[in-house]
Amino acid sequence: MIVIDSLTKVFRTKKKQITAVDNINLSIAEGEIFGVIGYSGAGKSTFIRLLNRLEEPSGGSISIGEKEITKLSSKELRIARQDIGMVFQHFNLLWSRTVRENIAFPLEVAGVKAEERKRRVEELIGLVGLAGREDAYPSELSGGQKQRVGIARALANNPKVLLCDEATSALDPETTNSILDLLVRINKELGLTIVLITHEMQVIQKICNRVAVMEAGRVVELGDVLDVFSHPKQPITKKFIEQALGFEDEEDGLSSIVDSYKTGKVLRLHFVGEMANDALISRIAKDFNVEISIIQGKISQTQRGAYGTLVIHMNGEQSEEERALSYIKETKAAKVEVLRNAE
Ligand SMILES: Nc1ncnc2c1ncn2[C@@H]1O[C@H](COP(=O)(O)OP(=O)(O)OP(=O)(O)O)[C@@H](O)[C@H]1O
Repeated sequence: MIVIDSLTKVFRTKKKQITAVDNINLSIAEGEIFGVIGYSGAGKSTFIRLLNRLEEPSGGSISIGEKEITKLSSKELRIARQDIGMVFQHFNLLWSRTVRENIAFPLEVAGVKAEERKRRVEELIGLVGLAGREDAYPSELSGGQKQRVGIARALANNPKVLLCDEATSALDPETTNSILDLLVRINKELGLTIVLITHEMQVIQKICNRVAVMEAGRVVELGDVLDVFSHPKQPITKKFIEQALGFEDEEDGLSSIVDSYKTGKVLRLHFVGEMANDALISRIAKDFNVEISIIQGKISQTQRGAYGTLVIHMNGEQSEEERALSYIKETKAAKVEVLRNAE
């Protein structure tokens, strides 16, 4: 759906020049939810704004569907943009217009007739869950409701691609979740391709299929979300994952807990994808004469399955513990690490 080739953007100011986007090459498939993550200044906003030419590239090309966006005249671009909806962090609503009138606005611009416009607006209001708020003004809405208007407006002309520029960054965690659920639903129901930028790994984890990690204008890591989460390569990616899972804090307390066990084994189990759904713990407890207690655990869901770790204490006869350990290794239900092996 989207092919990006050698995309570069250089800002030139009087004093210096900044390469905000530095030779990015990417292909994004139809129907995919693709996330770009990076810290402030990494070039994410510039990147997403280049996709619909809110920013003009300094070099490289972008194709969306059949169209090479970077070659279009300004008139052609205006038409092509109807296929590319955009959702903004600060909503960008028209404050003197009601919800209904805000959603109708892009339809008016596209020259849609009044009757069809009315029908489409009602349909969109239902789709984004704003029934009952049609006549409210933006100032009367919560942040989540404002973003629902922003999403409805972006979808008005049936775009093929939806660009989300930090769409949930101004929202509290609960509202963020409801907006992310809405994005997943419209992705599935409408088959829409979604490209989003964020600085929050939780957003990537919850809804994206693939992720690109950006640093200093470059894509430094790219892959399936579950693969990147389970085998991050770059230090920056590891930092983002720690931020999402909160590992750092937990490691602190863990070593003293592990040391406090004077018998049995302390194991760390790493689950990925399908494996995490296995009822491994209950099977060990049932089939082996060992007692299991869970010390610490963190299992997270992504769009392609779960991943995470579980730290357990296993206590029993030495030989029975060894049998259970071999069993875990053989089933490949989880990768296992022995943190403590006490007699
Ligand atoms: N119009 C501009 N003129 C000059 N420099 C710019 C302009 N827009 C962005 N930059 C610079 O380009 C770099 C990337 O900025 P960009 O806003 O794309 O990053 P970001 O990852 O989206 O960060 P943030 O989340 O803080 O917006 C920064 O160094 C920024 O200062």
